[in-house]
Amino acid sequence: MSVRVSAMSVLPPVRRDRIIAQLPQYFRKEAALHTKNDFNNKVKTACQEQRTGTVGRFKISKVIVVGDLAVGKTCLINRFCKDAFDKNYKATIGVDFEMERFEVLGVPFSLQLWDTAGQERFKCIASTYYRGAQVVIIAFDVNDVASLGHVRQWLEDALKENDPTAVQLFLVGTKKDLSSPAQYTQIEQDALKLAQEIRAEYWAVSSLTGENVKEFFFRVASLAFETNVLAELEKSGSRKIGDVVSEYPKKPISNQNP
Ligand SMILES: Nc1nc2c(ncn2[C@@H]2O[C@H](COP(=O)(O)OP(=O)(O)OP(=O)(O)O)[C@@H](O)[C@H]2O)c(=O)[nH]1
Ligand SMILES: [Mg+2]
Repeated sequence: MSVRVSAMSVLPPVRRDRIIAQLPQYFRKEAALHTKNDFNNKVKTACQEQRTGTVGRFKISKVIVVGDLAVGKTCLINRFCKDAFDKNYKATIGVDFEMERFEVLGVPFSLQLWDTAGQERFKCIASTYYRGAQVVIIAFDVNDVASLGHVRQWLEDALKENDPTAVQLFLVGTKKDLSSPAQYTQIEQDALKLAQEIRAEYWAVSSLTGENVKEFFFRVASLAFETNVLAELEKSGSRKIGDVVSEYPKKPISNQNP
């Protein structure tokens, strides 16, 4: 008699605060990847059947976080993954990597988070890790207009290595705690406009206070998961699935005019 132990069964259970049962909402309606209140019905049904059925497939999405040096990419990931914040700047050299496990609609799902270097001299190493990303997060500092201005360049670099039509894009303003409401409102106008142009979902966060950090990653995990399951359903034969996850029309998002 043989005993089969799957990779899943040897992993500890998913943390209780990583369980997603409902679709987390967008941050700003004007710049959301979609504005539906709930997960796609086909996705919900598929997950339900999987739970009661025999196989639960382990799913994983690669996420890259890019953006100017010192905008707070590492702090954002550390706040979410370790609930820690370091006020001292330590540049990322090349890349760092974190794996974060979730359970979405009862199905195990992981984000492979690649924290890349913003410093010019490390960019070359970092960019070799861009390939195969399903999600691209471009971070800018809401207190630094120049970092917002560099977003298109980061996007272009990230999309060089990936299929522009397949990537889910997020634009994240960091260090919200450092800006006054008036200053913030001003830069948000520009950020929303840019997000719409590049078809990104916009968020603003603070890794110092933790504001919106968990909400943001839950949203990323949920939309990546939803897209994956839909793609899988489509592949497995139900060709009728016409529900496109993104409400933005499907066309390449590279080569936009500035
Ligand atoms: N007040 C405040 N400071 C922050 C926040 N996030 C990051 N910082 C600070 O900004 C500096 C840079 O943060 P990092 O996360 O290391 O920046 P990075 O984008 O990873 O930088 P590179 O790795 O060089 O690309 C550090 O001194 C952080 O403490 C925030 O939300 N609020
Ligand atoms: Mg870093």
